[in-house]
Amino acid sequence: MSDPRAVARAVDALRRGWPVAIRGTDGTLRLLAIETADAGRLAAFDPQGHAPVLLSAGRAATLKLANQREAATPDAPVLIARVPWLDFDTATALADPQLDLATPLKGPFRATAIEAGEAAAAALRLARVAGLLPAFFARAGDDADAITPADIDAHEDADRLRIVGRARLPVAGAEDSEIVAFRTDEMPGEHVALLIGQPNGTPPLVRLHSECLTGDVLGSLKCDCGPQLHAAIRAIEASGWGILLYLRQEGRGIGLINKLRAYALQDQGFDTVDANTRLGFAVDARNFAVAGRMLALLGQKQVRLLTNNPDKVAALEAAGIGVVERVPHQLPPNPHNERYLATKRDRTGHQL
Ligand SMILES: Nc1nc2c(ncn2[C@@H]2O[C@H](COP(=O)(O)OP(=O)(O)OP(=O)(O)O)[C@@H](O)[C@H]2O)c(=O)[nH]1
Ligand SMILES: [Zn+2]
Repeated sequence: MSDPRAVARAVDALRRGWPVAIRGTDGTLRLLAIETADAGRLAAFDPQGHAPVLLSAGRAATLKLANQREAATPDAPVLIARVPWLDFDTATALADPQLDLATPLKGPFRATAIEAGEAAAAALRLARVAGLLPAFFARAGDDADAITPADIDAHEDADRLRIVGRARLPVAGAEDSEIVAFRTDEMPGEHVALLIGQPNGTPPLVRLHSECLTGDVLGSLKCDCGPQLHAAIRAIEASGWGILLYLRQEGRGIGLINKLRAYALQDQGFDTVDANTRLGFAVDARNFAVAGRMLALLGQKQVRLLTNNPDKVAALEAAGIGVVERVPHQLPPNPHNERYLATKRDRTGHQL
């Protein structure tokens, strides 16, 4: 039996700098997140100083760590052998790309075989769920409170979403609207749908909007999210009826803090894709099955989708929602987001 509540507890522990344990079928790892640890916590966790460092392949490749094998994906696990000069501060420099230019690394470091591969991969996933850097001290050893990869699957399972509240919500540009909120028992935030206009027998015009605090609320010019959000509401209203899904998948699923870390890397000259990889994340960590579940709960099996992103079309189809038409959703660039839009076009397959 999987237990998604145990994952909520593990996320909380990691955020507070407490160790967690993950049990896969090939072994159990006890883990201390580097971001929330300090030298004292590390000494308590690993008195002998033997615990290797678990990183993602994207991060290890960025650091050009010796004998780093080509991994299939940037978010695959890589274990770095513990050597005497790999102390807490050095581990922090391995974990955090913001220090890349400031700290010359004191290697050599060596990647080593991972025995508990399932637990290692699950740990990196858990770091993303917790909004932390994907980097840990990792020790073998069992623990009665270990969570399992299946617990994380259950925690992330879109089918657990349900409707928990709804009300009329006139908004600027679409006065005949209703807001519907969705959550699971464990998730800290809630996803929201704005139902605009009244069903008229045709598939609704739908927009999947991923949370962007900087763009949606603060009016950031680095991306196109704010204008896309408001233009989507206007387009849906003009089409007669439709649904805006506001998905709490900030930073394409890596969370606000990690997105700001990516922004700091962009200030150093890296584009959106390379910034995510240097941090050790997949280029896009969103789970669009969430959108499929929300549409199903709203009784919609077929949609017209407002997007330039073919992955959104494919993901909705995979979730059992028919996309009868893709409607482009392109807005004029500004001098600050030209590169962001060019990266979407040239590197992430957007049809701009
Ligand atoms: N990691 C990361 N996320 C970003 C960055 N810039 C914007 N985002 C996030 O990207 C998401 C916005 O993407 P969307 O507009 O939903 O979708 P899209 O994949 O660009 O596709 P469209 O439907 O064509 O707009 C939001 O969650 C933003 O927070 C960035 O530089 N790095
Ligand atoms: Zn944005």
